[in-house]
Amino acid sequence: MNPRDPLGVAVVGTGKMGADHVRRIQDVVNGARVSAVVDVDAERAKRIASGIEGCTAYTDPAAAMAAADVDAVLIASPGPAHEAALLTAFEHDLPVLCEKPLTPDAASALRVMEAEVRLGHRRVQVGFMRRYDAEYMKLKSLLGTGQLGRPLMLHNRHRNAASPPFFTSSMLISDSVAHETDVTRWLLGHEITAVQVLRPRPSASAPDDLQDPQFVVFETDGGAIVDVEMFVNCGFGYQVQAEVVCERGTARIGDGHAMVTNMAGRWGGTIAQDFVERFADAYDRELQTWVDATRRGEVTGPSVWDGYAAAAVCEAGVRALEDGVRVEVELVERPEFYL
Ligand SMILES: NC(=O)c1ccc[n+]([C@@H]2O[C@H](COP(=O)([O-])OP(=O)(O)OC[C@H]3O[C@@H](n4cnc5c(N)ncnc54)[C@H](O)[C@@H]3O)[C@@H](O)[C@H]2O)c1
Ligand SMILES: O[C@H]1[C@H](O)[C@@H](O)[C@H](O)[C@@H](O)[C@H]1O
Repeated sequence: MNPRDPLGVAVVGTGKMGADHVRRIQDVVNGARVSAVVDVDAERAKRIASGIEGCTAYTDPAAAMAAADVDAVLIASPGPAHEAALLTAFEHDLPVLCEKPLTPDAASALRVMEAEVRLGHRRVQVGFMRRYDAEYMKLKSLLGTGQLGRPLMLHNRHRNAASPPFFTSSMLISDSVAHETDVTRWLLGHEITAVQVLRPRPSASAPDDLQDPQFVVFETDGGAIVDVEMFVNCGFGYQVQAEVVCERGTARIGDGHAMVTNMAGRWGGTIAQDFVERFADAYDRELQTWVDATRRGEVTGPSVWDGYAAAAVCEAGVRALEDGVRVEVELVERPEFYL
């Protein structure tokens, strides 16, 4: 790749997230262009490619990654397809931004980690975009000053307006609480050591057989207790909040409304309806950071180790949900490569 040319990105999976990332690379991010789109749905890939000059549609990720105009890969296919796409990207030694989850379970995440270690250099940034959200970044930097003292508890609320039809009770953990596993590890700098899942009575608005909401409790190796209210059919909007309780004070994010109006005897604001709206700035910052680092030949941001740790916590969480017991998280020793 000529350093003056834009980074040619292959986007694998062009559904809700992939299509939004295609738009972002083309219209928002500097220094990159979409040179390939890949989807098992050939019509969808063709439709998206047809709107972009110099973009080729593929149904096979391996064919796209072998193309001369592909310098990097953004994986936005469903979680179970990530391992194969990551291993193919490693064969071509291509830098990758992989949407969360890295993979849906710890064993497959470990295989990806071993393959990256064998490659000898980091290639993957995992799409835990909350690390790029302005409010979370402020909270992280406040905790870093030490002014509040040591964190003792972290309360999280994660609400979606409605779940997609394919959503299962275990996906509330593996697909959604996955974000709080990363937020907890990143904000507190602790590993999560045990998980419990309490089951409030299911909301009448949730589909039959979906255990929604769930109340998840993490213990950490730093002695903190973390709770997550996970509610994917709350009906009113998309809401993500976090409050850290420390020895000398507390800090809370997620209450912000862009605009408050006074009208007809009432005041108030609006609530985002989905993640694409709530985290738009975070996704923009995440992608720009990835493109800039890739162009410098570096890899920054959440690593495969972070993706593996999140997968291991979620796997323990799914067992805790199914068996109704406290489950300890077992992690392999962290390779020096990721220190
Ligand atoms: N960071 C976030 O906030 C966030 C938000 C939503 C989704 N996600 C993640 O993004 C990924 C995609 O989610 P989505 O909501 O866009 O799903 P989606 O179902 O809308 O889209 C997935 C697309 O991938 C295609 N696909 C399926 N298998 C494939 C394969 N093997 N190779 C290529 N394409 C394949 C499907 O045809 C579909 O077009 C998931 O990992 C999900 O967890 C992240
Ligand atoms: O895949 C999505 C995505 O990760 C969102 O950020 C989260 O709020 C949803 O619960 C999850 O289903």
